Amino acid sequence: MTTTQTQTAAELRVEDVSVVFSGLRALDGVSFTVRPGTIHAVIGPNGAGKTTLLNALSGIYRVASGRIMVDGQEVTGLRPDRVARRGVARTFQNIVVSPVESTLDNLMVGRHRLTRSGIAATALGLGRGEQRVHEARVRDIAEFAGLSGVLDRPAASLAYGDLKRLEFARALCLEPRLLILDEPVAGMNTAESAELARLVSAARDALGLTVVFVEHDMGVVMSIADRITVLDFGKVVTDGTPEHVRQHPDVISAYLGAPMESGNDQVAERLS
Ligand SMILES: Nc1ncnc2c1ncn2[C@@H]1O[C@H](COP(=O)(O)OP(=O)(O)OP(=O)(O)O)[C@@H](O)[C@H]1O
Repeated sequence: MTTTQTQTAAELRVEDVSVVFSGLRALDGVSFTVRPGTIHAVIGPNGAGKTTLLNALSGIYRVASGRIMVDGQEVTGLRPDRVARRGVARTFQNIVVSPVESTLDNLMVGRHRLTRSGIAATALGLGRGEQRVHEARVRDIAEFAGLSGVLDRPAASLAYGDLKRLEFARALCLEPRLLILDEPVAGMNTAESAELARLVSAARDALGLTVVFVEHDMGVVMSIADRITVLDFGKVVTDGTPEHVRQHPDVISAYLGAPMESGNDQVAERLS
């Protein structure tokens, strides 16, 4: 990116968090820490509680117990817009953009939320000059995300890969300190997935972000995650480096639903 914005990457601490849906413990005493400036993946089989965790982190779901701390400040129980004001942005599993608005306008929406948040308080009541500054920054982020060529097109006309990158870029437009991505490469082909994975890494490096993401594509997870938390049945199975996770017997058993047998090629393939 040509223009820079200095943000301090946030530390995230999840402390003994439980989320309960009519008796079902979708998250059961989940704890882990994400160090500032790292990329942290959350993986696990279907129904493990991954999306529930992201919804709890971003204030969409109320936690039954436990604490969520961003840079040592508690955000547990805050509404999503309040969590966003603490520098937390997220994308969703299903693409959420305004189909009739242009790519540029969709990105500017992310920006306007930022200006109202107080993070960029000087931008309140945008004058022409300020508007130009924001638009320049948005164009810069769009270029970084490979969207410069589609800025004037309605989002509805974009290819699927461009839409996924639009969601990612819109989250970046909020200048987050903690970026939460729910299945960022879902539905993408191999080349598109590799490109988005590269963008996530590059954004972390260029903007000094902390990234937490849920992803089923183990190739992407293993290639960009510094650490991985594995969930199953709402509990943490293990937490560690990709190498640690890849070899952990309980991870292999969680994915297969059966105790591990050494040298299991099917599991190795899924976790490679
Ligand atoms: N709003 C809800 N109301 C009731 N139950 C829910 C709700 N959201 C999630 N659950 C349940 O909580 C459990 C965890 O679901 P969650 O969607 O978090 O899993 P996941 O790991 O994200 O799965 P997937 O990989 O399939 O997206 C599941 O049993 C699910 O049915």
